Amino acid sequence: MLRWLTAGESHGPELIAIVEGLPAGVPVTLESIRLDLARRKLGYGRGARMKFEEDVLDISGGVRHGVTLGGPVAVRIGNSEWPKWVEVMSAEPVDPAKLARGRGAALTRPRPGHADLVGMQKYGFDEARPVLERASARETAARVALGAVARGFLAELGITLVSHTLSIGPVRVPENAPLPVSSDVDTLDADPLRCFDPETSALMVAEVDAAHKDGDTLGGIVEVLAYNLPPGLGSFVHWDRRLDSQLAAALMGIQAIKGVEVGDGFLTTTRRGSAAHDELVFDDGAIQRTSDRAGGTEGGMSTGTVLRVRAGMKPIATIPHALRTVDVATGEAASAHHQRSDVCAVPAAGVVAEAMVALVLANSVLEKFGGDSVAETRRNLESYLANIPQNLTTGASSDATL
Ligand SMILES: Cc1cc2nc3c(=O)[nH]c(=O)nc-3n(C[C@H](O)[C@H](O)[C@H](O)COP(=O)(O)O)c2cc1C
Ligand SMILES: C=C(O[C@@H]1CC(C(=O)O)=C[C@@H](OP(=O)(O)O)[C@H]1O)C(=O)O
Repeated sequence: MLRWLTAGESHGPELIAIVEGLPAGVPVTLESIRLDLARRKLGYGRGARMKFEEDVLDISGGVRHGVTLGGPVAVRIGNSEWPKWVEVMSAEPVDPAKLARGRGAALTRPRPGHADLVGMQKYGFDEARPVLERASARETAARVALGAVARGFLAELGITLVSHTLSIGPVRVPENAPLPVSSDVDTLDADPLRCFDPETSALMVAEVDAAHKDGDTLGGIVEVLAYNLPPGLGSFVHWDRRLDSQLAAALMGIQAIKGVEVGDGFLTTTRRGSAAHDELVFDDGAIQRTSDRAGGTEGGMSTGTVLRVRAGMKPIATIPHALRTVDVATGEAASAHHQRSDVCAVPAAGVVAEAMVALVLANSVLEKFGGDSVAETRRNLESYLANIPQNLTTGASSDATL
């Protein structure tokens, strides 16, 4: 079983992340994690902070000479902006008079749509700073670092992941547009919105510009694809062992994600059964599915075809043209606090979603195949595949077959 945890505040000295349960022999380098951290910062519409803040990465444990040792893998991501926040975020007590102005001033005008107000109620704070510091999606950098490690493990078994942007606000990639495969990652990362359809991407850029001009923000939908999964990850035998329920929980656990779909998702509910499922035919020496409406799971298990999951993100809650709120210090009507923010962080959310899917899949692989070394996991996987009876064998879903 894989367990993972993150700690750290948005403007604290660093984020810390630990993943426990990976076998020995997974290739991990600073560079492989840095690449994913850099990808998380991409995207047209990201705010000023992404431009000046650096992720200062360090591997603190679990890795030696570029491979995992089998123990917990721990990473630290330093915030290069920390010197500006030392007093505001000091772990030691600070004279309140020193905090009264500037960055330390009490945030008493909670933003509708963010964690500010309920966080104050729940944890007994009289301002939003202690809430937003942990509610902030800065924390997703830590999850992406762990996701990079999980991805390295999956890659050793030939499993690859790709994410892309399906929609920004009302602008959406046409139905049946081609799906990206792993060799398209560089093309996707070079696109301003990590959208695989250049024409739609141009419309998305215009949509972000329009929202920015109006002092507004946008949400959207991202899709994560996983190729070359074996059939049988997850299980139908209990609700919390279903692969789709684990994926949904992991994706909904990302800040601002409000909906998850597997395969054609809600669209499937509008179809008749005869047009909703993936028929089975015998071809090329194996059972093949004639379509991929289910998105790679049946009965809470991977089918062995491409896994396709989507996450819908609500628009950013820190809005330049700020929403109405109440100043909780005075009880007076006010505008929600705003200093700076992303106009749209959907492309970044795609990279975070990829990391969460990688962690869930790595966990499912280990649950089914075990192994204290990558070589042992691989042997177990190969033996399982080789022992599926000929009459039950299904077609593979590698990049090449799509
Ligand atoms: C990658 C990413 C970046 C985000 N950037 C911002 C931001 O700049 N400003 C903001 O108000 N919310 C931002 N959010 C969303 C907030 O973190 C989120 O709205 C807040 O946690 C409340 O959402 P919830 O109700 O889903 O928890 C971002 C989310 C993600 C995933
Ligand atoms: C720092 C990151 O995202 C932040 C997520 C975020 C929020 O409210 O979620 C608010 C913004 O931070 P600030 O209010 O300090 O400008 C984003 O920049 C990051 O992704 O690394």
